[in-house]
Amino acid sequence: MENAPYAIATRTLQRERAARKEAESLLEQKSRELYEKNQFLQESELRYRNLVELAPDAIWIHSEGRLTFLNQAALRLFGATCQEQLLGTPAMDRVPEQFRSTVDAWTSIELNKVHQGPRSGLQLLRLDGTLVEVEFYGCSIRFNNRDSVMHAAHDVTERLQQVAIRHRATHDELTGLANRAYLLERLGEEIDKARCAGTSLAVAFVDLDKFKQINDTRGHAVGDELLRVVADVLRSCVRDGDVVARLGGDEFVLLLDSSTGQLTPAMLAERISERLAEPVMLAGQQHIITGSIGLSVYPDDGQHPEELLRQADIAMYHCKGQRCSGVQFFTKDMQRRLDARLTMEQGLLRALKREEFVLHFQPQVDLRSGAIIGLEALLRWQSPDLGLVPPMEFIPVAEETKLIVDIGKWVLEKTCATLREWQDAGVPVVRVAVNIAASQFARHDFDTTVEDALGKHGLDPGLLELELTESLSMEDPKGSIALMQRLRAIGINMAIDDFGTGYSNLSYLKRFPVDRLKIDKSFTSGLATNSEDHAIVTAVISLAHSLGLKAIAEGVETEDQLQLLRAEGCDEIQGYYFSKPLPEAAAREMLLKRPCLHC
Ligand SMILES: Nc1nc2c(ncn2[C@@H]2O[C@@H]3COP(=O)(O)O[C@H]4[C@@H](O)[C@H](n5cnc6c(=O)[nH]c(N)nc65)O[C@@H]4COP(=O)(O)O[C@H]3[C@H]2O)c(=O)[nH]1
Repeated sequence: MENAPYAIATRTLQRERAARKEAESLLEQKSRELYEKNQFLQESELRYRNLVELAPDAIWIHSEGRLTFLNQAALRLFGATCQEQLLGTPAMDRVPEQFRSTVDAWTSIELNKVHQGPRSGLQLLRLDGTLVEVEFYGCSIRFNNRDSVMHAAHDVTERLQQVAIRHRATHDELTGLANRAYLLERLGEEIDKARCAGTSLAVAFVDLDKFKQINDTRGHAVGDELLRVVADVLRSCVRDGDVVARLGGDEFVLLLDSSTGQLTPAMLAERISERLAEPVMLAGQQHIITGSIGLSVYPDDGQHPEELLRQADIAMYHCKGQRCSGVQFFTKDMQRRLDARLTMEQGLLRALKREEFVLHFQPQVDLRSGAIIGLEALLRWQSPDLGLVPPMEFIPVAEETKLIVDIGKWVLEKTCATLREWQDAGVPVVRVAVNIAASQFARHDFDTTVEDALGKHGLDPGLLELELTESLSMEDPKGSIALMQRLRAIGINMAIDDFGTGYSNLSYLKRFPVDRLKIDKSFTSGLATNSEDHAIVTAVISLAHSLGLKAIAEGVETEDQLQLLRAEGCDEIQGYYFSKPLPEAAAREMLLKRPCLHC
């Protein structure tokens, strides 16, 4: 029989041994698990630490307002060379004064919202005091057993610089509106969209009517202010995102697509016209600005950006010329007229090269003696295609394109050459009057051009008279007076042409060193039938005489007109009554025969 106590003790011991073994193995398993977990945690910690350390974005942590951690990117962002420069310093030191309340607010609101999107428009302060543009994130974390805040920031300086460069390249600096390049780019895109959608699109070209006047009289600063005001007005007429551009000067363009709600492009243009006409204050003075608006429409008028823009421009010019209500659609007829003008321009250029111009001469007669005392040289274009073209058909085109400067030079040269030829041939020459266009007279060396032409042919300056129009001499009265004085000093005669049809400031007129006033033929033609014309003719003659000048009436066609002019004391006449303008050979013949008004 087994010793009972011994047996009990043995079993207990065995149980204890087994339990310990089990406990030991459990402990061993637990400790292995713990080790593995620890290992995992350490790896994870290392992984995250590496991730944070190597992250391209700046990451920093602050606890109780002081920096406790910064990654390498944060050191670079703040311009530090080592952690010690920043650790322990107040985190807010890195935020410029003006952003501190914003950062405070974001931090308190969003600490727990880890997945918030970035905040942009923030700048941080580098150690050297310079600013860096960032996108900014924030969240709360536990760090070193303390409640902390982690911030991350992405340097967007370069990106913003790129955006700024692109903006500068595509926008007008003064008004912030799109520029021509951007307008054409967007117009191309909008045309593509409209083509796909089968919709239409309008281009509105806006030009201010009084910009030059305001700029000249009130200075460039006020002119600039006006352009900014107009830019705001135009922006307010369309939706955000619609293209409003300034091409330069006072030229603006809007793209109006067909999705502009209930408003048609014509209605929108009318609205723009009305808003522009509202009074504006510029540097303390009220101004009423009006604009001329030209419209072209895709696809009816054109398919390409440049084409539509040009057509809207043509329509705008047409509107300006017609002094229409302010809005004008492009029409095919405008294009035809423009093409004809272009053909004329090219024709004039050719005419100059191929010597297709000729001069006709119309005599001027002294009313008292009846003798020819002068001739007016009148330009004709002997075109191989168009025949003899009268000046009114081509002089306006020549003036607009400034070709008149070269043509006018030719007229001067040809007049002097003809006078020389006549003199050499023993023809008893008289003074010859030449018409001078505004752009010729505007050139500061005009007197030299005239002197050269006279000098080249060895002519007496007294044989030449220059006919200037009233408006031409009034454009810059002081400059005109100085130029006229130089011409007068050379010994040249001067007359004011078409007197009474333009605007004359009489106090300036008194100072113009001119010899005669030419009464416009529109007054002469009404002399015998219209009492107002009669009154004007009488007034011009008496004004000329009171200024010590001679009066010459042009366009005299009838005996009645002649008698009335004589009765009013007019000095000289010119007109079909005595002779039409004559070709050079006929004019020479006439000078040789010397017909007299009374004979
Ligand atoms: N109905 C009527 N007309 C008469 C009579 N007598 C003369 N005329 C016309 O009246 C115009 C007078 O010249 P303008 O007033 O200087 O007006 C000139 C002048 O402004 C301009 N022009 C002519 N030649 C030149 C030039 O060489 N240079 C410049 N810049 N303009 C010129 O063209 C305008 C028209 O010249 P034209 O056609 O030659 O027309 C001329 C002449 O032929 C008349 O009794 N009845």
